[in-house]
Amino acid sequence: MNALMTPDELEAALRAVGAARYHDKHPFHVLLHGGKLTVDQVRAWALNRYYYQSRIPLKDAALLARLEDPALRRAWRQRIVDHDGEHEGDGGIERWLRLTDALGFGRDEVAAGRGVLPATRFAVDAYVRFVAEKPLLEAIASSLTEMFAPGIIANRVAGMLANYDFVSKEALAYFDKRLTQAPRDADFALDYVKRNARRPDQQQAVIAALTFKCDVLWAQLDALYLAYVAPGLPAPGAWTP
Ligand SMILES: O=C(O)c1cc(C(=O)O)c2c(n1)C(=O)C(=O)c1cc(C(=O)O)[nH]c1-2
Repeated sequence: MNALMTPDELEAALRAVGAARYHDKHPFHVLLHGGKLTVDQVRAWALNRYYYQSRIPLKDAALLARLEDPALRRAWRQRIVDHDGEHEGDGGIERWLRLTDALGFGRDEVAAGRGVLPATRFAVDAYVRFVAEKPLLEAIASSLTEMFAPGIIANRVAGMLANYDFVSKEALAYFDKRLTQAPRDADFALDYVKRNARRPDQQQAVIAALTFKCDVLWAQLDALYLAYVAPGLPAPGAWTP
């Protein structure tokens, strides 16, 4: 049987999951950030990653629908506002579309998910389902990859601006906002998890939830690597340069 951890020991265990499994270690990200990808490989990443972005508000709405505490709802609903904006032309989804605009995609094809790899869909849809169906504590814990996001984002923006002449600071504006949003969201979720995972089985379940979420992110990059970097194996219907 696993021993009960103190909240700080639990946080250390969660951070260890990120240190071992977060997607900053994936070969695709190493290439992306190191300026080693072609413009078409960066396009494939931005197109597929839009599908993840587009499902995040659905995931957060599913979670919100299960929260009975008004204070928790108030905090969590900000995530949906951040992605959708308060009005048209605002919000994270719009800012992601500016990146796909800059890379030459039409908004309709991006929004329709045309050319997205099957594994992207499977991984992202599994995340939405996990959050809709698992106990609330695990659903909240699965967002904790955001603890590790600011480091990778800072790295990514610096690496991409230094190495790709087809990427501008404006096109990467999405990430500027995430540098403040992700730590705020992660602090809130981490505090919730540390206060509510009070039994060993709950603590193991939140560690497993974070591991699952790291796998969701990793699988998306595996799919990109296989289709666009390694042997060049895009799936039927996938976007081809
Ligand atoms: O660029 C990244 O590497 C990265 C990672 C993650 C993450 O760790 O899940 C998110 C995001 N970005 C992101 O932009 C985002 O909106 C987001 C929401 C969530 C979530 O699980 O609720 N993760 C992430």
